[in-house]
Amino acid sequence: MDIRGFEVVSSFEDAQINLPQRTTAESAGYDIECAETVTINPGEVKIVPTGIKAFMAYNEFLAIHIRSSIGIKRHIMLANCTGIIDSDYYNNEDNEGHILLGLYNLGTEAVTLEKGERVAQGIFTKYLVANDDEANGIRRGGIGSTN
Ligand SMILES: O=c1ccn([C@H]2C[C@H](O)[C@@H](COP(=O)(O)OP(=O)(O)OP(=O)(O)O)O2)c(=O)[nH]1
Repeated sequence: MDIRGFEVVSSFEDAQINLPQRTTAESAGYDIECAETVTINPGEVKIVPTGIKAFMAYNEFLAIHIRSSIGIKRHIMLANCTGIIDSDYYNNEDNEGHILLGLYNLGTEAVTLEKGERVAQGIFTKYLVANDDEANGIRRGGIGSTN
């Protein structure tokens, strides 16, 4: 059975978060909003909350990319280029699986992204593992939690 979807994290339950949506029948990406208004200065990276978490099958991940319009017109990119949301990040004990965006302003002017503005997109993706793979660690958080 395919299992995948989005939920609001408990700390943003009262924040009127819209769950990610695809806009056309064949859009690959689920558009993801900023959960707070942020201003990012030129050359600055800000960690921006989305208020959401994603669940999926064990052999899948959610690939996060910037929306083209935000990158090309607003000069905002992901500091990590592509965000990888692992399936075991969901409901982790540290932050419940809250998806965070590391947004980098590569332009020359400050950019304000409003709460509810669709800035990124998530694409559910399957991955393969090597024959001799025996990884059995348990994820407790994100963004550097394993080192
Ligand atoms: O843009 C991102 C990238 C990652 N994550 C979360 C989900 C992911 O499952 C977790 C770990 O990400 P990754 O493995 O890419 O980062 P890492 O620096 O290797 O951290 P870790 O040691 O926690 O694996 O952090 C986000 O919320 N946003």
